[in-house]
Amino acid sequence: MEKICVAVRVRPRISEDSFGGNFWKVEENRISLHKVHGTPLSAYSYAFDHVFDESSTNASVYDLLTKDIINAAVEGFNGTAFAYGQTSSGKTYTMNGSETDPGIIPRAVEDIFRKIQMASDREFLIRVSYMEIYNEEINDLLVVENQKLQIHESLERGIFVAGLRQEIVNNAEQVLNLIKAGEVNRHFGETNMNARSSRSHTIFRMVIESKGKDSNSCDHMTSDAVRVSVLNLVDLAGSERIAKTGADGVRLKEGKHINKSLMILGNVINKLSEGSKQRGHIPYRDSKLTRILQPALGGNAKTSIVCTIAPEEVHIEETKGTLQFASRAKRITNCVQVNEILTDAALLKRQKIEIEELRGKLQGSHAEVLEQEILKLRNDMLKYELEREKLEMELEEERKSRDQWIKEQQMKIGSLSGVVSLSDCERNRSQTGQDSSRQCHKEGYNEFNSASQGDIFRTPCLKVPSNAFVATRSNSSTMPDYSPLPDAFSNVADENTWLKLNKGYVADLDSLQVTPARKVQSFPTSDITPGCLSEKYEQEVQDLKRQLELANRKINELERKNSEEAELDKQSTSMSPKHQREEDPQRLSKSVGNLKGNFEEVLSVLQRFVSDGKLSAAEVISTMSEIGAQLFDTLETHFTVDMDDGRSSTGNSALIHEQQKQLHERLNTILTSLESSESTVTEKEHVRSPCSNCKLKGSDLEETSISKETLCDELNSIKERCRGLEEEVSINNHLLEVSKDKYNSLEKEFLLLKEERDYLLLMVSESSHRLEMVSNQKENALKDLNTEVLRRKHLEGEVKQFTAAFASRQRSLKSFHDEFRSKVEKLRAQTIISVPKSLGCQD
Ligand SMILES: Nc1ncnc2c1ncn2[C@@H]1O[C@H](COP(=O)(O)OP(=O)(O)OP(=O)(O)O)[C@@H](O)[C@H]1O
Repeated sequence: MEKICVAVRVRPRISEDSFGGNFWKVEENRISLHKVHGTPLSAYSYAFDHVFDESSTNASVYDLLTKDIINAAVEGFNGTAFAYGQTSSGKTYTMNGSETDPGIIPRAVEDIFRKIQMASDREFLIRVSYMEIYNEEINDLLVVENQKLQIHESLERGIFVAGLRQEIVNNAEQVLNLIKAGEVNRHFGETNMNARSSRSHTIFRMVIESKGKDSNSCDHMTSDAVRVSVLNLVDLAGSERIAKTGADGVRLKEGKHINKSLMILGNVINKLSEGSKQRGHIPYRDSKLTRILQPALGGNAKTSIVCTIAPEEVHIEETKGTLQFASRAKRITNCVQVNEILTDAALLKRQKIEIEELRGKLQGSHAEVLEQEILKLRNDMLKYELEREKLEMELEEERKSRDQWIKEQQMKIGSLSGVVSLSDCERNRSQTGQDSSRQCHKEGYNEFNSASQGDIFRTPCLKVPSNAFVATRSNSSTMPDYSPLPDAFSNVADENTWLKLNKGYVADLDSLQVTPARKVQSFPTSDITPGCLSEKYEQEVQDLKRQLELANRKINELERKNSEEAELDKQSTSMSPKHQREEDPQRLSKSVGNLKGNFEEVLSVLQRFVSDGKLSAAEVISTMSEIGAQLFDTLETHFTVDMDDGRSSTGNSALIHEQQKQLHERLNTILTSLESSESTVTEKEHVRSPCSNCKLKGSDLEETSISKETLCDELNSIKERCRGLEEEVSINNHLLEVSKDKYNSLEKEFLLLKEERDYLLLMVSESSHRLEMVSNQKENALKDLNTEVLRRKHLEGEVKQFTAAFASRQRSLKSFHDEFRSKVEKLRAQTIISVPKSLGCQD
């Protein structure tokens, strides 16, 4: 427990008092009100840690009042220094100073960087923020747009101002420039009492984080810990009497807010000064100022208050009020602890060292039982470490196999997507025509190849290059800074380093302020109770969790893709068979329709032969129409069956083939016979021509030759069409075969993928099971370690008892020794007396 350090500073007189009444006299650390002729007024005599008279400089105030707080802040203690007093009493002068005599803030900044440079064994990260509370609203002085900020409180982060800019800084000059820039945004105003009166409370905040540079350093106790301290340098607005300041309008409103918040600060101080028993509720929440300063008032911070007073008699009443405030503040005690974020490894290390120390102590005595106990403890610890290493290895192997497996899955899905895109292409081909289809076929395979090379399913690279502590954290200054710490890891400059640094714990600076009684903070993840668990072990569990999460995500992705593939597959099932069922058959139907049309045309031509009485042709036609009817029936059946079930189309296609062949042969026969019969007819007509000529009229002859020509043309075109149809049918058959093959391969792939998905799910459930086991083991290890700690404490108690017993034995031995000596001496004396006597007797 540490008392708040309170000092009073008297500002030099600004104007000479016209009334020569009472005055304030400073003697060492006491200030008292004296009558003009020098008699002190006993009721108004106050003693403080320091009292600075009118001739004091900012340098002396800083050295005596604040320097220690600044040094402690560099070492990991929270610190707050603030100036309180009536308007124009010199608060801003004390905090900011002048060109020739810089105030507490610039001196603190310079000192911090000087100290940091001297601490060569640690690396530091400094962040600064500058805010004002104006008319009970919090404004960011570093970013003008950040106005009316809200105070939030969370379990993890404690009290914090959301959205406040935190600038990472590397040197004092940078900080001083920021302050200068911030000052421009601060609210000042002219009053009767101060030409440049602060109309707001300002809080300049520095967050100092540090970490030992060498984790192998000899100082095992501290090297692994990250220290985070918060230093607040506060310049309060001055209390004012409206009558004196002559405030009206805006100034009046400001004055009311200032006085109200100072009154609440006074209430908080009063409550805190009452002592913990009577204290009751502390109204920190009544104003933003007290809420923000909560850790500094009765919390975990070294705090100093400089109360500035105006020496003029006209301000005597205000000065009395200020001194009473200071007296009460003096009674407040804070519980200051260094803020360390200890990793579990560091905790374990500490315990090991403590055990070693205990062992060393015990070696002095002969307590073999205790010795054995300690040996057992060490063995247990070794056992845990071995177990942990084994787990580590197992986890590593599992991770590797899972990665491998996921890669394979991705490759497979890649291939499948290639196949599917190929099938899509085929579908397009059937829509756009055969010529382009070949092109598309080619493209489809190209796509498939590129997809199988892994372009689509490339594993995202999650690794972030690790940087140095300060350099890495420095990146965060460039980010939009809406809270001291990011809400998600994605906002952190370097997630990896941050995680490594804090072992999964997101350090919250504000929270450190409001945890007064916490000496050592271990920050495992939320579901783990603070305990002694080795760093690596914990890290492994974290890694496993992350891996599992990643795997789950990938599985989900795989599943999603799988279902997409299945959907596509379904479509392609309905597109390949159905494509053949719907689209290819449609095309085939069209072809058959054409074929039918052509066939009918041929028939109609042949009909003419029939009508001309060419009986042989009529015979051929009847045969052909039989074949045709059979063919079309077969085709129809084929399409119907094909639409119902694409797989049963094999037999039908053979039938079609057969029918087509027959048709072809028969058509050829018909055509040959027609040609031959035609030539016979022509010849007969030629033979008959002399007598017929006499019978036929010239016009009839002409007509016959025209119809003959037409017939020949028609026959030729029929021949052409037949060939075309033949070709078309064969292409369609080929298409049908290709689609069937593709369907089969797709189906196989789908089944394979399904199997693999099931296997993956199995793996995941196994992993979860293992994770559960690991968690259980971890919990057990935690319990065991805690038991060991308890045992160690018990041992310590025993050692104490042992020492006490030893000491008492030593004491009794000493008294026995003394007694023995005195008896010996007595005996000796008696012997000396008795010897002369005996000698005398002999004489
Ligand atoms: N110790 C000092 N030495 C020299 N000048 C001082 C000292 N203290 C205050 N002053 C001067 O007194 C005037 C008022 O001081 P300052 O503005 O610091 O008061 P304040 O308490 O901050 O007032 P307000 O609350 O109205 O802002 C300033 O001109 C300042 O330069």
